[in-house]
Amino acid sequence: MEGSNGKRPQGEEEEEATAGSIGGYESLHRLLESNLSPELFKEASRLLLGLNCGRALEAISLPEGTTSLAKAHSFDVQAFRFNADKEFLRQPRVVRKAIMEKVKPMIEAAGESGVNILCLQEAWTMPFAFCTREKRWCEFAEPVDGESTQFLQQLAQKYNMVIVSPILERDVNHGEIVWNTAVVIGNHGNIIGIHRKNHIPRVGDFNESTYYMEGNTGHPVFETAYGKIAVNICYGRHHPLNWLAFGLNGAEIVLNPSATVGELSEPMWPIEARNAAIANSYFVGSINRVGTEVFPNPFTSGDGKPQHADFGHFYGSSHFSAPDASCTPSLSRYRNGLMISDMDLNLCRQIKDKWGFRMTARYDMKTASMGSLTQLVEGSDTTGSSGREEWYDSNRNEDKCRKRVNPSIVLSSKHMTICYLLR
Ligand SMILES: NC(=O)NCCC(=O)O
Repeated sequence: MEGSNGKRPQGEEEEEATAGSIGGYESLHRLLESNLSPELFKEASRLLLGLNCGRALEAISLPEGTTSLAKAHSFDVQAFRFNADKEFLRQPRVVRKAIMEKVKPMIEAAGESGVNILCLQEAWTMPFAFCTREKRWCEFAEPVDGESTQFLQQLAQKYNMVIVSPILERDVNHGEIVWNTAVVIGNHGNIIGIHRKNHIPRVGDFNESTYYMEGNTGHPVFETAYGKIAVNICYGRHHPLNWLAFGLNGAEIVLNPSATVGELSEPMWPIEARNAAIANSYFVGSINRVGTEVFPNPFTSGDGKPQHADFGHFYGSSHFSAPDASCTPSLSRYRNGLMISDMDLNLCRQIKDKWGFRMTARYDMKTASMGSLTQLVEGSDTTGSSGREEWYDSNRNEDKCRKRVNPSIVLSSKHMTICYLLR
């Protein structure tokens, strides 16, 4: 790990500080930076991170308040700007957005930096105890308008910031059903809407179906004061059609709050998000938990491994990907972090016009194959058109929750809802 002077700590101090590091470095990017010549590092970065408008991504200098908060609370802070080409008719639509992994001082640091949209990690209010299958952890589930939402509503209002808060939700109005939910809080402190995780993992230690149900909210896109955003919660990132549906519904930024561990998914992490940003012409914010959480009682997972008491290392590495295939470096692999990025949302349409992925997609040809597959595997209707309570604030013109999928792609797939402009 690099200390504040850029040097790695020595001896015992090093061992403790570098658990979860990559050979002692915060991230792959830092490892390369420290070990390659400046010319080679520039070339490696060009290939690994791509170029934005033909140039290396621009780093942003942050206010003193932000950097001193990061120092005082020992979290990694990095900031970059995604540009778009200048247009004749539209002004740049630059949104400042943050990924964060631990709360108040980091939200304050984001606020100090003028962040517009901020997203926390999956189930940020609790240990990621879904490996244990012990029901006691359900205690952390709370209503959409519960304690954590109220806490964030104040901060959203104070900093004029949209906050996406992924929690374990207890649906108190519908038989106390538990969901894995992202609450979208508007910049006035209002609740714009919610999205419930569409796909539940059943892999390795991720025994999450013990705790919550497959979501029933479809693929909503939330029109906030700063842009159209959607939330694709963790394991949903392995499903390309999930990303597609958010894109078809008009998302400009899709956030992927996650909790995943190195042994399982680290090689997939940077690829899936980046591919989704490219394939769907929107920005992706990838947010992962960081550190190792040890539980009181050992557990097994049906994969033949001896019993153990931790999930393994949550590798952090939060970052942003852009529709033009550029991306930021990643935050630390083992320290809390705040990644800030200015993104000109005009880039989304510019890339659509350039590459025409939607126009050339030929969905009609593919839905036939999907139709036969869905007849085989579909069980229940998870489209979300269930008449359940909708969380959105109809009094605010700038905040709308849209659930819509281009009807031309819907044949027999029940996962795709035809449902225009819910508001
Ligand atoms: N939280 C969660 O869905 N984790 C699943 C593991 C993964 O998708 O990498």
